[in-house]
Amino acid sequence: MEGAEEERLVQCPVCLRELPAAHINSHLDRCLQAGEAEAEPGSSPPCKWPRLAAASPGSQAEGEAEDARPAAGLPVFSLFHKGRGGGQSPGAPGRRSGAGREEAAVKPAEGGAAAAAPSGASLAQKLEGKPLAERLRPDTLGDYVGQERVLGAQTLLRSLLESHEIPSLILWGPPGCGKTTLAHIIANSSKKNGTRFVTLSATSAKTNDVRDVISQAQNEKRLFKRKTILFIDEIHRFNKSQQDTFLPHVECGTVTLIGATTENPSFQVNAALLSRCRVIVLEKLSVEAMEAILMRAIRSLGVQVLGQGNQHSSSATGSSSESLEFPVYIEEKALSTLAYLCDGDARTGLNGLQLAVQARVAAGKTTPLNITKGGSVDGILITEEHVKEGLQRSHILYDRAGEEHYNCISALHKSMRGSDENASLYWLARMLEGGEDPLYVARRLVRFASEDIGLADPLALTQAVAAYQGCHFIGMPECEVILAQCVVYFARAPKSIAVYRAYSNVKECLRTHTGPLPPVPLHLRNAPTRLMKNLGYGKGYKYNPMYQEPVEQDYLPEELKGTDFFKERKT
Ligand SMILES: Nc1ncnc2c1ncn2[C@@H]1O[C@H](COP(=O)(O)OP(=O)(O)OP(=O)(O)O)[C@@H](O)[C@H]1O
Ligand SMILES: [Zn+2]
Repeated sequence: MEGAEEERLVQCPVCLRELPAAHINSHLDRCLQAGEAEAEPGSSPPCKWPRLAAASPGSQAEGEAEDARPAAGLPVFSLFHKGRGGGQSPGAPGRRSGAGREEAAVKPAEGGAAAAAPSGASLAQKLEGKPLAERLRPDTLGDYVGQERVLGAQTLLRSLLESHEIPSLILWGPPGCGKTTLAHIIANSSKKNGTRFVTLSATSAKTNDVRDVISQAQNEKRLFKRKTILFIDEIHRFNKSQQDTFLPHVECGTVTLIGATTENPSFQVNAALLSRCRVIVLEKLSVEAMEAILMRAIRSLGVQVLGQGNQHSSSATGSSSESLEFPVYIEEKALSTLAYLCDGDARTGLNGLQLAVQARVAAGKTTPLNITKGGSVDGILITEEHVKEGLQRSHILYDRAGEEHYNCISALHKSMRGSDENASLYWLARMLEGGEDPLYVARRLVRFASEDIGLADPLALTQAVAAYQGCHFIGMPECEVILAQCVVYFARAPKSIAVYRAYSNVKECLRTHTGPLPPVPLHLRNAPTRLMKNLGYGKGYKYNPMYQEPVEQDYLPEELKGTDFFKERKT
């Protein structure tokens, strides 16, 4: 009987691991002090979450485990936010007052001990080769930041992952939120128990590639009892019949499918396939999560963060050859701005940081920095402005389809506007043949229908929306003719920007308004209660259907009386 009790498995409430009941108490003690558990030979592995930092043997640099923790409650964060001044956006001026030089001048770059910042030369070397975002792609859940709603402790997905029971998944989320990274982490952990992991990108893979993967998976399963996980990036780019290819094999368990998509899977993924996958909705990374990711990058590079208390003269001095020997610093404000501006896209954020650092190091200008009580030290400083420039360049350089993508869509837009149907078709084909997402083009057409054709042909909007849906239904290559039809329709259509311009004028009017906005005129207000009626709400309103003749009545606020937004505004 006692033996049976020993065998019974119970779940640790902290790390959700299954353990023999007899060991649960001792495990719990260790689990609650995760660090110790690691040291104990033969003990079950310590919790990776939420105190994952103590247990990330795989992390690269010293002190990295410290950095890799998710945002919540980190000491580094309390520092990070200090200069932010409450809920201000990073664009708003931060505290610059007498916070003083004494107060944490430079934050230690590596787990507590203030290490010297690396010189520009060594940093330049570190940044060569693989992009920073790629190099910092986490290998373990411990380093995966944010997404607590689907991956936090006690979530279904987390316990499935920890028990290595990977169901078929569709990861749906905006660009750079960590879909590929999550698949990569799953791959890493499933390799340990012999599972194969195969990656395909729907942008380049053909149906035959999928067939090959599947027949190999069948062999592996039959001969070696090995499971296969198939990761398909941008699964929405496969049309429905291509998606059908996996269906029977996902169903019978030959392959476990992990698909990643930025598009709503209920439109983009075959319904039968969808019903066999768990859809995991990943969110845009929060500003705090982005800060955690950027901090980790900063620390892996060894760049030091300069708090708001440190004054530095704005003039840059120094010559390029020697300045490479100087240490590199980044303003705290620059980091928080970057975290905010990259809009939850970690790839963009990390690329922006990398470009800013590289550009500054290459420019080799040093700045005297007041970081010690005594005097100033020369260093290469990265400011908010540099980070913004880096971000801008990152948008151009790393855009999925490159700059061409924007050039071609711009050429298409202008050709349609200029009613040149031949040029319009040419630019459309350039994009589609170059692998552009048809839905991206379709979305631009919807915009064009209102911006450039507008009320000159209100049916244009219907055409564009229909074209978008048509592309949804049948995918490439069949959908190309739908887009072609729409593009020619648009090139031939009459054009009117009256509504577009009038609306811009209204926005301009709101933007340039000074003082409080005018109140809604009383006669236009509803008066659902007696009190409101007594206050004059609705008083004097003329209900148009009651009048035979056109009604004389003002609908704009008093001060805007008679404004015509359809006339060109003089600003
Ligand atoms: N949750 C995260 N925690 C830590 N780093 C992350 C996270 N998400 C993204 N990153 C970083 O951003 C980079 C890009 O992320 P990833 O490739 O996972 O994005 P994605 O969601 O697959 O985007 P896309 O749809 O554009 O392919 C990664 O290499 C990694 O460095
Ligand atoms: Zn535990």
